[in-house]
Amino acid sequence: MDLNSGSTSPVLTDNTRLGIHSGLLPYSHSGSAFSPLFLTIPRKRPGLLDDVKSSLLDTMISSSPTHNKLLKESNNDWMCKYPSALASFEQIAKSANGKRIALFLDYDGTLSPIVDNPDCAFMSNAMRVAVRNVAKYFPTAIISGRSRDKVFEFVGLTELYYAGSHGMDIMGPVSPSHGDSTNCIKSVDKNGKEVSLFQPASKFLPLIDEVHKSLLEITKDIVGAKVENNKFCVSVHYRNVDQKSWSIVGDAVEELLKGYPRLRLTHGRMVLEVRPVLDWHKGKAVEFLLKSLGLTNCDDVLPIYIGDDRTDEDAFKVLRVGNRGYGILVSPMPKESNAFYSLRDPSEVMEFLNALVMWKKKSVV
Ligand SMILES: O=P(O)(O)OC[C@H]1O[C@H](O[C@H]2O[C@H](CO)[C@@H](O)[C@H](O)[C@H]2O)[C@H](O)[C@@H](O)[C@@H]1O
Repeated sequence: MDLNSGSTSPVLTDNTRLGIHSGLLPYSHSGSAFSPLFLTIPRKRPGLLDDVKSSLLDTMISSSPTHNKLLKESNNDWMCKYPSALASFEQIAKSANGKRIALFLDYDGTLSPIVDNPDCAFMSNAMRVAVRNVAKYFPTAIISGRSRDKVFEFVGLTELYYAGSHGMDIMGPVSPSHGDSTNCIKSVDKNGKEVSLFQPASKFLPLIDEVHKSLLEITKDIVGAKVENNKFCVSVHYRNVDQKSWSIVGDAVEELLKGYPRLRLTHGRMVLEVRPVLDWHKGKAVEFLLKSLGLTNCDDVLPIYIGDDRTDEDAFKVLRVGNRGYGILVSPMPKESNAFYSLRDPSEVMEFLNALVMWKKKSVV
């Protein structure tokens, strides 16, 4: 699945000497407008569909919750493999003892329920209070596929860090670790506080705007199709398209992308996502934020990432490797995952966040 992993090229191990973050090297291909430095690095370019072997339509069908290929194992077996984070709370709290928890939250399907209209994916006030409370005790970041502005509009809390466009647009704390990064600029947040803005895909903006316009044009006659500009990536929603026409959506997008070798296609929940060919994802965003927050020491930090989507798997994987922390998958049904624990839906996520706050309050008195 993860063809864009940095491990595809041994050349990447040497990137620190080049002064570039390893995750920022795009796959090279002819005709690229990148600097010669980028062009000289031989990288394996993924196929158009980076995370699937089957046809585009098959993947669109399997990305649909109602058609989700259920694992053959029973719900009970699945719950043994990915125990409920609520039922296992004591165990989680035990491993967090003496450590600083860093919390990473996906937005859609995690903090807000999945709804038909992406513009109306509001989170409840109770959830907002839970997130605000948890952020009082633990450094908390939202990492979403949405544009950073859009997710901030939904969440509306200034006490968090935000990463939009699947981590390609991070507003985080100013940190000495950013000193040598050309992709990091100083900015100010909504409170006028100095922050650091990290946008590794900034060079792709004109291309993304161009493809956004073309996607609007090619889908305008497909009833129910919706195109959403997420700044450094574009979503093409097919949730409200008659399933008989899903292949029309898929074919149109695939055909268009043939003219854009610097862009690739990934899959979310009833959504096709067009994004830059760049080795950067939610997992890299977690690592970046941990570093920015000075929380890279595995011995006294416990990162927890809660998410429901395929794109969250990159973050689960980063935490699973070396037992760094816990991924918690939000899903009401069995799904193969790199997470450690599970929660059924956003209401359980809220319960878990409230439990973390209670536990922390108790442990400080
Ligand atoms: O990383 P996320 O915060 O989970 O964002 C991923 C995509 O979320 C949104 O789409 C999903 O939620 C919509 C509202 O519930 C739903 O209608 C859609 O079918 C889901 O795919 C968002 O609209 C996309 O742009 C994000 O890429």
